[in-house]
Amino acid sequence: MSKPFVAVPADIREFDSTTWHAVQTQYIRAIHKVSGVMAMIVPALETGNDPDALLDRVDGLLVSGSATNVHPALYGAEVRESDGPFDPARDATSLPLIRRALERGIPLLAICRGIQELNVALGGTLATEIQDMPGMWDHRKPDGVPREAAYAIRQDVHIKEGSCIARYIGTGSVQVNSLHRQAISKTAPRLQVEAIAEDGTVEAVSVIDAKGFAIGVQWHPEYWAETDQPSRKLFEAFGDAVRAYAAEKAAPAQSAVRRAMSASAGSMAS
Ligand SMILES: N[C@@H](CCC(=O)NCCCC(=O)O)C(=O)O
Repeated sequence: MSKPFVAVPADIREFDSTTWHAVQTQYIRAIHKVSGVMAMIVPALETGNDPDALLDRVDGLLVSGSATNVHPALYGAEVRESDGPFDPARDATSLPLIRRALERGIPLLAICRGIQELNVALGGTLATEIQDMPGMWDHRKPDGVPREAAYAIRQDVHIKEGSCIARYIGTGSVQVNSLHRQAISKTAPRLQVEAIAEDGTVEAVSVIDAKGFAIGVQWHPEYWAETDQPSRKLFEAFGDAVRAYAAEKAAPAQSAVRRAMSASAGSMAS
């Protein structure tokens, strides 16, 4: 069987005097090197998306992090330019893909902005500038430091007993990185909180009654997926789920081919 594909919705980025559809290389590297499957970057379109046309052709969905924020109008919040930068094309692409992938049982891994999109897609809300709230830590990406320092593993999260993610990374305290200024406020009804930080920030969720692998994390397991064990185990589990989905999807076609070949062999023998 050829390697399965994982769709990764792009961000809209402006540089070199033009507009790009872009995904940071750390996600592509983790998908290829640790999950062991192929990544397919999906253009971010404000209109003209066809989630089923794309999902017919892939075996998983990874929704990545981004410095942009989900537009507040999508979860009924007041729109303040200070809550930007926004990426409406990314929102218009990823939210329908998340909903449809869940309906179809296509494995989903949502990371940082991705867990926030998952929550909004299923009816939840987000809090912004959480570091300014009483008792909350500063979860933001450290400024003015090398990228590896910005993504340094520096925060304890508590993985809940009996959670889905605990099957892959165990329960209790796990060290993760942290690069966000928003977080889940009202958890969507279909989401189960799986991990929290010591200040109460929701750090991981799973989709209740999901047909397949459906996990969101607020941290960035992709960045150290080759060297950090909890990160590696999460991406390995995602790869296993993607391969299982692809095999199940191929099974009817393969059995049809076997039936046709057996019928053809029978007719030749007679
Ligand atoms: N913008 C949201 C989500 C944060 C997020 O995805 N961070 C990734 C940082 C990407 C980078 O700058 O390298 C928030 O701030 O909560």
